[in-house]
Amino acid sequence: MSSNRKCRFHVNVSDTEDKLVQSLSDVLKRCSSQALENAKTFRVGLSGGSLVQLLTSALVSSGLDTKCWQFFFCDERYVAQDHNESTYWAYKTQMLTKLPNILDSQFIKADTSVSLDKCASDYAERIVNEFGTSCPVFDLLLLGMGPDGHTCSLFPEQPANLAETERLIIPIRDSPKPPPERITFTLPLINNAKDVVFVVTGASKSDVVKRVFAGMDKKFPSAWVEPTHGQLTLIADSAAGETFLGQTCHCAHETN
Ligand SMILES: O=C(O)[C@H](O)[C@@H](O)[C@H](O)[C@H](O)COP(=O)(O)O
Repeated sequence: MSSNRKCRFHVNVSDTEDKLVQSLSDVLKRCSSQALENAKTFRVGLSGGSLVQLLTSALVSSGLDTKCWQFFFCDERYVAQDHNESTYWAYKTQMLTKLPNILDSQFIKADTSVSLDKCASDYAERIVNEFGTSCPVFDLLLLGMGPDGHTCSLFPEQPANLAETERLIIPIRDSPKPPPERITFTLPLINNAKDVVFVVTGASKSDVVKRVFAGMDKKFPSAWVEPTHGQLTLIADSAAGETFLGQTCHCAHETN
């Protein structure tokens, strides 16, 4: 276990999907009520993949009031908005159909009809406009992680992207995970968030969970996620999180 993590770090390993969904609901409840104490909008960044279904289940089972929530995309695939590989489309077809109270207008989408570079710069501009500042602080980012340790569309094969210090959103070409063209949040935007939560499931990720969250092995992009003033949480099932089994809360180097 590493003890030199700079941010607060919590781990929650669940042995059933129901319990994992409950942990996710608890985080949503905590973060949304904290945000809405001081602001009119709760702003969440979403990832794709398995999170779509898990978040849908968490919102359905918790019955949380989402009318003041706004959803952004931590990464998006550069395909048409109604393409079956679009992350927005996955939420539209899988989440909005089960949660009719959430309006399409609550999603801040990327415009994938323009060039890839423009799509990235334009999405950054949308975010800056929504937040009214050039240094946006998300209330919550929900991240996934691949078995290769990628998160958002930051891949281990493209380490230069981890060095980005200026842009909030960058275009990605030749992504090892299809589709090849994407846009993604960069580390400065990710690490400026108040709460960053990884939701990771499946035995194929158990080794990388250990190497990223216990070993903090910087070979993996996910290990670079350390909110500067915020909190990091890992929600995992027991297959992915076996390293942390039995630890309800692993708080390494609490700094507040
Ligand atoms: O474009 C995507 O697929 C994602 O946004 C990606 O970053 C995803 O979050 C991880 O690959 C984990 O996906 P799974 O949870 O489905 O393994």
